[in-house]
Amino acid sequence: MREQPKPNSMKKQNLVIATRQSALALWQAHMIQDLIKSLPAFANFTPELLPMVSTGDIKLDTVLAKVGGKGLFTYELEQALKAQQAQIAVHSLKDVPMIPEEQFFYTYNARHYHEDLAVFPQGSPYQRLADLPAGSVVGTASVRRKALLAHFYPHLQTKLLRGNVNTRLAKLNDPEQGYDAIILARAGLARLEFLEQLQVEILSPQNGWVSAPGQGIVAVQWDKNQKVAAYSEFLNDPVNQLLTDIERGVARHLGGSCSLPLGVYAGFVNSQGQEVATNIISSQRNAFALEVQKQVCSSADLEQTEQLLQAYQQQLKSLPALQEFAQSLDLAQIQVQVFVGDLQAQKTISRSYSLPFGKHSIVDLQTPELQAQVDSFVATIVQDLQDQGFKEIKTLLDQQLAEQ
Ligand SMILES: NCc1[nH]cc(CCC(=O)O)c1CC(=O)O
Repeated sequence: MREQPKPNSMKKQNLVIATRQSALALWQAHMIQDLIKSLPAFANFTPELLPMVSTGDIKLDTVLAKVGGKGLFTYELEQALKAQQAQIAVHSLKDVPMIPEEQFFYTYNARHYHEDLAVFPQGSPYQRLADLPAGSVVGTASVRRKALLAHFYPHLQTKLLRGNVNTRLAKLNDPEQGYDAIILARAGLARLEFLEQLQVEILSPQNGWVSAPGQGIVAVQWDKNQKVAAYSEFLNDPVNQLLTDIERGVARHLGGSCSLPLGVYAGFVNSQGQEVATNIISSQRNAFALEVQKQVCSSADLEQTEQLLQAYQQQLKSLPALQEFAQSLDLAQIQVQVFVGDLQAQKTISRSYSLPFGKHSIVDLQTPELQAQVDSFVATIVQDLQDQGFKEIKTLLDQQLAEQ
């Protein structure tokens, strides 16, 4: 028998990770770097960071909808991939355009928090948006958050607030800036460990405040033209891939970018109608995947990616422990919340949809059958939103944006 080369006897290749330079972006890139270091399939790679500046970090004076939304935070990182200066790029999925260029695709990571938060300045007597006095000023740059504020809190005004998370918090606590509250993503504040020190109100999809498609998920962007793309599946979380396909699918069909005030959130609900925490399902599923990856990689030639991947996927599907775990889960349906509104709350669509989901499907989420089911579910949602007046909202919104 041919002697298998040992991982540590091979020459290691650099795996360059393109990232933005904000504290949040760097935290996320380090998370992916640590993950890669811990995965047996990447034993031949040395991950290192390439911090970069994006257009979105420079143009800080306009609403996101007006600066374009087409890859504002991703363009420069994609250029580095194309030039092969980097092998992967790490993004907040929320910032990733709905229609990627043909040569790119994404893998997804755990989603701990999907919600938005209202954050109040230090020492503020208020802890809920509803309690703020009429005319109070709330900072945001997102048209989705503006439309939600107009819909649920018509007594409040909004004022443009741009910059990365750290900058926005500094502006909130500077009385000269005049903000009574700002809206931020829970995920970003949790990652930067700011949550403990802040006075916040959680705004959740279950209460109608629907988060952005993909919010809270860290995505890795891969370039089909680079060899390392063959390893992408080892880094993927199929649970979040499934839910994300629904959220981003709806947004894509509605022509969504950040210029549309659209919220879409998909999650699992059990037979009692309660939400099942996705991060618990995916972390457990990923723990099984890691065990399989260890076994497969210790007995194989790491350069034989194709075979490695096949063995990995097959063993994972037939793993008794994963089957058992899947059967213990009560995932009765996938529930999707959608919000579309305009900036003056003249017209709003707020709907909930559900897709029946089998107990065992968690074992293999990548079947063509499930994919087809998801596609037709997305088509049904989009059709319903159009029947409910989506087109009129879009026209209204375009007028409002033009007047601004
Ligand atoms: N556009 C900025 C951005 N992109 C992703 C996040 C938060 C992290 C996430 O959603 O994963 C933020 C900050 C915010 O909206 O408060």
